[in-house]
Amino acid sequence: MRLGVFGGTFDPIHIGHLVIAQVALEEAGLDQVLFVPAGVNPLKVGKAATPGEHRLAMVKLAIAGTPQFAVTDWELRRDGPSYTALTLAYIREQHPDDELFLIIGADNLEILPNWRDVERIAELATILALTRPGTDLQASAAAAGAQLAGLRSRIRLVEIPGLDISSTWLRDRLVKNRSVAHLLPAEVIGYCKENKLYE
Ligand SMILES: Nc1ncnc2c1ncn2[C@@H]1O[C@H](COP(=O)(O)OP(=O)(O)OP(=O)(O)O)[C@@H](O)[C@H]1O
Ligand SMILES: O=C(O)c1ccc[n+]([C@@H]2O[C@H](COP(=O)([O-])O)[C@@H](O)[C@H]2O)c1
Repeated sequence: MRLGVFGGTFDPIHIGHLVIAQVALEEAGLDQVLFVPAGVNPLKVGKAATPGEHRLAMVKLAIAGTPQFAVTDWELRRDGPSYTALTLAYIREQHPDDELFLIIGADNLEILPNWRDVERIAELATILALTRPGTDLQASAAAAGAQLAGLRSRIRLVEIPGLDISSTWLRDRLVKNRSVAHLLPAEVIGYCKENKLYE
């Protein structure tokens, strides 16, 4: 199986996430995309996030209608920062015969050389990097390749018309009681209201 691995804080999950997962699935001929809500992003340690159980529940609601999408709570059950190299090694153990693809937006490609054990990440998975407005995808790939020999050949770029949407902007709209209709699945909006998230 060709398995996409899509880590994120997903606070909350939005259409920007769902669109890149769907395009990655099709462009790389993946059989499944596994969403991995982050426990603690290693670069955001100490920054408050919505409890993992809520972020996981919102991912479940968002992917419910898409049979090729799945989710694991593995990072949420572990203590300490959620290093992607560790997560990929765990997924490799669980799926020894699968080919792994790590899905990231261009903003993360730009900082990928700063991630822990990036050589190991590149050994374990092909990196599928997709357009994100605000970051030059091609330049980020070139810079990552220049910083680490061999990395560029493990990166595949997927260009899309970018969706300039972030969880930060959506949280801000929710706090101000502005509509987020069409930007998050309706079920996720309902979950936010029921659980008084982002008020
Ligand atoms: N609109 C988008 N277009 C392309 N990629 C995106 C988009 N939003 C998020 N991503 C990618 O999805 C992954 C998870 O992102 P994350 O959960 O941090 O969302 P975010 O919108 O960037 O959140 P925040 O605003 O809280 O930082 C990252 O690899 C990120 O680059
Ligand atoms: O392994 C690392 O060093 C590392 C550094 C920064 C981010 N990550 C992971 O990248 C994913 C996307 O992060 P974010 O903040 O954009 O949601 C998420 O799964 C993080 O745990 C991983």
